[in-house]
Amino acid sequence: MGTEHIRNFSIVAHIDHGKSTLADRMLELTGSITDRDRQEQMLDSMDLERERGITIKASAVTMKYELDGKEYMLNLIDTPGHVDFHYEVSRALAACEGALLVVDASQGVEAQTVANTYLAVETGAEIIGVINKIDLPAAQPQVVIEEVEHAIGLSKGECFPISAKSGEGVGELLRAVIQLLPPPEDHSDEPSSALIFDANFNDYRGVICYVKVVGGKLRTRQKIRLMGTGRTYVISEIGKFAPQMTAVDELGSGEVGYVIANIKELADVTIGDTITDDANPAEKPLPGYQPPAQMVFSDFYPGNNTDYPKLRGAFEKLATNDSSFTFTPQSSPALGFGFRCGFLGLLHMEIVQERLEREYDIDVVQTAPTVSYEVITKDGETIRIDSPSMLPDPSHIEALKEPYVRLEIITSSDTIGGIMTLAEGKRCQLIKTDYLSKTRVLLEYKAPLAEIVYDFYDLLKGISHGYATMDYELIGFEKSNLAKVDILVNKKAVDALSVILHRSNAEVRGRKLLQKLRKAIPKHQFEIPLQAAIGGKIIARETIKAYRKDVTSKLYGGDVSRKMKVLKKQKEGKKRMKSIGSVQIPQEAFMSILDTSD
Ligand SMILES: Nc1nc2c(ncn2[C@@H]2O[C@H](COP(=O)(O)OP(=O)(O)OP(=O)(O)O)[C@@H](O)[C@H]2O)c(=O)[nH]1
Repeated sequence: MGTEHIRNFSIVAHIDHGKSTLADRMLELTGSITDRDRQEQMLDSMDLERERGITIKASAVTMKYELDGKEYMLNLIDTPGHVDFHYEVSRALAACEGALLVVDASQGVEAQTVANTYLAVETGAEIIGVINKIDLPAAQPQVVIEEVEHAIGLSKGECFPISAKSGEGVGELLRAVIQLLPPPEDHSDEPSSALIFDANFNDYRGVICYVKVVGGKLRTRQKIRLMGTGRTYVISEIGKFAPQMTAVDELGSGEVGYVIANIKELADVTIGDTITDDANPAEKPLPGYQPPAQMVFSDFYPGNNTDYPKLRGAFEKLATNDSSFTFTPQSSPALGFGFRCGFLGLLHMEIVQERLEREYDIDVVQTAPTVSYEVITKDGETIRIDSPSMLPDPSHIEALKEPYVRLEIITSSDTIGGIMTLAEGKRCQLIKTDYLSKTRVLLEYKAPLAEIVYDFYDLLKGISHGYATMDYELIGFEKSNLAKVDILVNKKAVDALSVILHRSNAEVRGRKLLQKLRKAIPKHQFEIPLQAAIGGKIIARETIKAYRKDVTSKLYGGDVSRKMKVLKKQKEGKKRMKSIGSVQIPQEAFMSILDTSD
């Protein structure tokens, strides 16, 4: 059978514009789910995802739909909407010939909508515009269609107004998917080749690879080879998500499904790799795509040193389920043995932190996240560092480079002033201003990643009353006037607190950091000087006055058991602390750098 009856497509959108609701409605309309109440949104399968209302992992489902007496196979590949998970969007798009670009009719085009469109255009996917939530009183489908025309270049005939909630227009949209999106190319007479576009780990089944078959076919009991590693396996089960895992005998050219082949660890599979037949291999692997880049790094130390093996075990487990999370052993004179962890962004970091606390109950101290830097040494060597403590001695440094991004912000025109002030304060250079409509503007900046990765998004949301959206893409490393700022607590440099700052604001930021530390470190029985220094020169100082906090003094003697309870509570509160010399530093202090507000 050829491939004309197949359509592989993704739904891409800004967060909350209704991807999952639309996917759900499509599953319902095609009869793929009958028991509507079983799960609110079939595609968001992880608890954490549902709680946070975001989609973390791309999933794929196969639906059947009949049009003009012909049955079609529609493979829908879900994608996440948050900036941190950009690479997962390109990974999903690599398996598609088309994409539905969902835009909320009451919100309009957002920064991620534009960014996702670029990704779709790059992979050669055809795009259909979907104007969702037309049932809302605030919906302005006509205005939004014009924005889509202007920002994305789609014509009116390529935009479909729908309500994913009520189902209005979704039938027409399914027909458009068949009529407007191309089928996959037919390579059924070639040797087997399949693109692995995602993989996850299941305790009972081992590694499950999500694949799109391009050449020939894949069948059960076939001996396959992963072209990247050269390792061979035998397929034990092959199937489709319909939406439950449903085993089939084979997957043909153009089809999307899963492969289970006794692969023990997620680390054995590279997303983007090609599966081929071991006896009759494809000549060359299918084009892959950029592997995910870790954008922020942070050190995790066990609160109690004996917990080190437990922490390592937890990270190993976490990494089997999340190939974009990395960890390497690290040691700090101040904090002992721990791990340097790499994340796609801050949200990704928070998700890992939360899992660590929820699933493993390990008491950890975490250092403030930082971006990577490049050091050009006096010998002309370039070294990549992802922790201020890894910086070589200043006498060996010729220059420092920091990562820059292309930053796009979409906002309403009345908030431009505030946003420009914010961006200037963060060393961003305005590249262009583009009016999408009378009231909505796209601002493009060249920005240092370090300035926007922490609290920029929150500040932007604050200034724009929640309306502005942003997205960014790494463009490379550039020379910058940076300095390592050491933080001394009680005259002792604490490596885990040191930061790399731009010299133009090192003094101001250094002082703010000390002020935050002064509040975060509890008073001791002695006075504690706090100092910020660049290469031995003190640039700011603060003092924590001596005081002994007697938490039981308020209890007026009397009830001993109550007194004991309070003391116990205080002891527990102390758990997430590290002793540096004779000073107890709580977890919040290490994160003080994150908060650059006043
Ligand atoms: N009124 C109305 N609400 C909708 C419609 N479609 C989605 N919603 C609501 O919009 C919110 C976000 O929808 P989701 O489907 O979770 O959005 P999403 O794009 O999948 O979001 P992420 O998975 O977090 O990226 C939910 O509260 C939905 O109930 C619609 O057509 N009309």
